[in-house]
Amino acid sequence: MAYLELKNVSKSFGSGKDKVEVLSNINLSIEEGEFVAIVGFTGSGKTTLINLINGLEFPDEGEVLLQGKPITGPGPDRGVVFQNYSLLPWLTVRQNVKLAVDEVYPSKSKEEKDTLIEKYVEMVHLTHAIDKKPAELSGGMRQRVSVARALAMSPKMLLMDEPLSALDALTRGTLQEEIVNIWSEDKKTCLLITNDVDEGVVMADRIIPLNPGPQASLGPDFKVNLPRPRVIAEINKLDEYKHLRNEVLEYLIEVGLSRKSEESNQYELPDLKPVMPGRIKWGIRKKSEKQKFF
Ligand SMILES: Nc1ncnc2c1ncn2[C@@H]1O[C@H](COP(=O)(O)OP(=O)(O)OP(=O)(O)O)[C@@H](O)[C@H]1O
Repeated sequence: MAYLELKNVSKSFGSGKDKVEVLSNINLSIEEGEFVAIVGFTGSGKTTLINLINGLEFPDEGEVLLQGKPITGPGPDRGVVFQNYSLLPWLTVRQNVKLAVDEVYPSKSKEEKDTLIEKYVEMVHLTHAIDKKPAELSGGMRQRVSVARALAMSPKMLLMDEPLSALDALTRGTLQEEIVNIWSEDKKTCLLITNDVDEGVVMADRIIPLNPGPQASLGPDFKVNLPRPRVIAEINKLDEYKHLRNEVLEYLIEVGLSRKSEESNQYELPDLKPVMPGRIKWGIRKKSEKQKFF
């Protein structure tokens, strides 16, 4: 049985002439431990899709099943990392992460909770900033807190809604690496929503395009069979990488153009960057080297 399954899911908002049919006939199946990236056009319904899985929204038609059971609301089995960090500004890093720990482990002692908080703050390399408030942190550091808070709930599944899109390229690369490391060590099931094709190729086992809305549907699966750990400078040279990247890009361009010719809407393509040799080695750089980046 798949860990997460969406069966013929459709979702719209509003009614009458104001009705927006956002998602149409979505079928998605994610196995336990799998890392799936959904690459979508701006406004195509990516957040709506995450909200359906998180249990913040419910489908008009179809079913959203977690381990075979319908999702009835948010739960500790799904940790969410949002694009905008969503940290409480008056609380420190420790206190922000503690909120999640308190919610999921109300009966643990203070010492046990502290150990958990410190473990996850350390995992995202923020021990030195544990008593700082969000205003004293950079964007990348805030996003790390957001990742630590999601992880501290020990969710079986990590849902990430464009978590890195506001970050500069270097911070983004470092955090991509950290998330992949955590995924591979903790054996979580991950769903990443991104508008960056390269991010999907570097991080995921499978890329699925979300076609432009309204009535957005999922495109075909693109399997990422590149070896892990993925070293950008090395995978850039592989024909398989170039081929896969081109296939996804061609698909997105084609589907974007055909939608554009059908309607007057402008569709903004997901991020397409030229292939460049990078310097980041996924999962094999030493901690001391990582510290240089923040
Ligand atoms: N609660 C809501 N009520 C009405 N319309 C909504 C609601 N939530 C989303 N929509 C509409 O659904 C469409 C898809 O929105 P959604 O935020 O899911 O897209 P997205 O792909 O995440 O967007 P972006 O790329 O800008 O982050 C948009 O047209 C939006 O206006």
